[in-house]
Amino acid sequence: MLKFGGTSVGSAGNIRKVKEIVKSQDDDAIVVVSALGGITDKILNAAKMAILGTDYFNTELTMIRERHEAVVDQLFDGERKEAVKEQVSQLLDELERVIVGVSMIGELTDKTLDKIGGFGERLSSYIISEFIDDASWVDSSKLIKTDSAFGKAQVNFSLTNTLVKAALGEFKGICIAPGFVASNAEGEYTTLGRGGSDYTAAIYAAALDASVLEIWTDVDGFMTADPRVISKAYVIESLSYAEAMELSHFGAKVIYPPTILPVYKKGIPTYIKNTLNPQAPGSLITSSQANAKDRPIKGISSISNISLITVQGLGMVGVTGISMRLFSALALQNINVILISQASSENSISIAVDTGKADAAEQAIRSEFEREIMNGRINKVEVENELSIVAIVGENMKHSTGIAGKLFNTIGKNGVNIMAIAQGASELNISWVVKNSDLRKTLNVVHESFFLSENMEVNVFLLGMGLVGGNLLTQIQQQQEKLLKEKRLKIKLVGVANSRKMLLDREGIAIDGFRDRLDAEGQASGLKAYKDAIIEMNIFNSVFVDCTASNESPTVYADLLNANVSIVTANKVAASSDYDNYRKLKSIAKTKGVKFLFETNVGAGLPIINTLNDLVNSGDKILKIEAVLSGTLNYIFNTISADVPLSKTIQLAKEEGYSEPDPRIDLSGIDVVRKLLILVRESGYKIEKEDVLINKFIPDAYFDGSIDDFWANISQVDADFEQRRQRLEAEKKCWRFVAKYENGQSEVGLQEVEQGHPFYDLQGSNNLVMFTSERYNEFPMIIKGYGAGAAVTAAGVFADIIRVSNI
Ligand SMILES: NC(=O)C1=CN([C@@H]2O[C@H](COP(=O)(O)OP(=O)(O)OC[C@H]3O[C@@H](n4cnc5c(N)ncnc54)[C@H](O)[C@@H]3O)[C@@H](O)[C@H]2O)C=CC1
Ligand SMILES: N[C@@H](CC=O)C(=O)O
Repeated sequence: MLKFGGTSVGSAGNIRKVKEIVKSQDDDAIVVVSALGGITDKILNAAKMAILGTDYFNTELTMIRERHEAVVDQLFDGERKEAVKEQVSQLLDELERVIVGVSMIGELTDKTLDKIGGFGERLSSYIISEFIDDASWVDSSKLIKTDSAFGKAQVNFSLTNTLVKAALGEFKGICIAPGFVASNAEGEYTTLGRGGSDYTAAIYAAALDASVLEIWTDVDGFMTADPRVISKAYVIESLSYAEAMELSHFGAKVIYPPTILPVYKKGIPTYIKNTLNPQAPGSLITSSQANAKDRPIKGISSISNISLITVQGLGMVGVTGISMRLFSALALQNINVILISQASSENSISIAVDTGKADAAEQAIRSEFEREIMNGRINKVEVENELSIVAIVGENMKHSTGIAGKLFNTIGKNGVNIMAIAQGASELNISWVVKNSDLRKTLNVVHESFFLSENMEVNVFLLGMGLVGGNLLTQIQQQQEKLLKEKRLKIKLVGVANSRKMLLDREGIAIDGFRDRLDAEGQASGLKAYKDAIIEMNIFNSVFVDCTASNESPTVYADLLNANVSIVTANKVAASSDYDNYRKLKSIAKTKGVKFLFETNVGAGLPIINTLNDLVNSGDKILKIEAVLSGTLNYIFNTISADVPLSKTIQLAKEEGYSEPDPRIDLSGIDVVRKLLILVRESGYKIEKEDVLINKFIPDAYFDGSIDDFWANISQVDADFEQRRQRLEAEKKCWRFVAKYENGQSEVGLQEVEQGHPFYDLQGSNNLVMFTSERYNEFPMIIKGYGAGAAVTAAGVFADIIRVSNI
């Protein structure tokens, strides 16, 4: 049993492919076909135009005629062509007569719609039966018998099975049959619902005990999700009937849902295959039980544009018959309920319906419960629009614990609000309602978190592409492939911005040549514009990476965290700002389940903050911090010599990429104050920058003017420093700019350190932090290493980005 859909028979080229597939069958075959793609819509549109009194129906009819004639012209030659054309023309004349009749009478009933709705299948099946040599043709409308519910008739299976068996039970060869069409007891045309050709094929297959049903369509099979939304969606090799039914019911338009039942009852294996790619294995639907090795969920599907109607009232609690009245009222209006969710307290019930039916549903409910609404037993009938239902489906869910927990945790962390949830006791399906605007993000998050996707994805929005930002991109580029291969982690750059321009691309920005692309395609930037664009994009697993030294960029952190975008920052301004702001950012991140990470704020790539967090989280108490925290200053005091004066060392520190973009921030001690503040705060103490005593070693006057004034004048301190340096050298001491916290007292300043002190041998731009804690008491914990430099800092930022992904 084979069935070919509208695209499969949509052109002469495709019909040739159908012929090849049919001819390659070893067995006898019944072949059900749909109308040429788009034709049924045109026929129904012509009828609607006719009833509206517009002549446009003639245009539609002409297009329908021309399309069929063109196909016949391309498939046939000579006399055969003329004969087929003549027959096609007669069918089209008949269609035209009915539609002209509709326009004249001004009436279009469901019965008439059923009469004309099946013309597409009658035409296509006739053409194909003529095109495939030796094929015969059978009229499905004579064999498939239904009730008279025009538009979506119910099949009379016992009569249908008898008729099908009688007509085709002993059939040998190839027989082409129109899908979709049926008839009632009076012999009037009925139809099986849009997509009904699949159903026709399943009815034939079940009646004839076919060995297999093949549904040939234009996709390679059931996909794990809609590939237009999830580029990583892939074909599901095998599904159970129940899984296929659930997925197709919830929007996976691969197969018409009623199709499953007849084949399920007879246990007929059903393939979904691609006419345009016949070699692909397709999806196999069978009764086989879920394999314990299968993933817990097979696929995700969704339906957009639904409305959620919530009926609420304390007067509903414990009252029998409320649900019955609610659903009867809706059934009377022919309104299909897609999802039901009821609180166990029984004081509210939410139902999801197609938005087109929402007004009618609300009215039906209000009129059914008029009395209860009047007397306040029901106080709310609320309709929310622009929503979508998402469903995950998989037989294996019942063997796996924690699916719902993981599902809703992941969705919540991405800032998607769930408005209603439903799960059947069979545990085959969990469905929930989200806003239409959150649908794409939800599908991505769920697809990824259940490892339906091959890779976990982190979407990076970068701000600042100077030394650290530039190095970060190089490192990501170098490491991308390895992370993908070994950790299944995809770091995707989706936004870049400098102070002039921003470029955002959901599909990803290639790091190679991104600067040219930013110049050519970038829009005018600004922190607010960039932040708004990021929030507007609403991408899952997003992280904003701040590689600037800007005082303003931290002002957008709260909004981003509130929008469930994680923050990774090399910029120390936020974590060293007012204590209340620092706490606020941490608390938003915690509430929203996203990350606010700033490991590089102290000691660049050294694991200082994470270590401190581990100590504190495991119950240790920090008693004292002593540290050399400035790479720039340590470099300066290690480099200064008789030949290299202080001013020159500052220049060198800048060239080496150790200093802040404005080195006065390092020289004034502000950078070290910021770092000490962060360490003390992360140790669990409240501290403001005013609480830190700063012992400066360069007079304030050098920091007051512009940066140019600073560079012009700083050499004035060289002579004095050289004198001091000589004395220090004679005393076998060295300078270290030390930060210290103990007993609530904090200070930073230049110290003369003697040989033997842990700080004495600290080379180059290295940093060293000593934590004295209750546990690390007699021998403090020491962390030491490069404390500045673009590469190590970028590596620390990179590590924080990876931490966001939780791999
Ligand atoms: N260099 C180092 O060793 C370390 C640096 N850091 C921090 O890393 C950050 C970046 O430092 P570098 O890369 O050395 O500085 P940089 O000056 O080389 O790069 C900063 C970039 O940010 C851009 N920028 C500034 N304000 C901006 C805004 N509002 N919007 C967009 N772009 C903006 C600048 O144009 C520049 O390209 C600083 O906050 C620094 O404190 C942290 C640890 C170590
Ligand atoms: N300018 C800083 C860079 C690291 O934070 C330093 O010199 O330590």
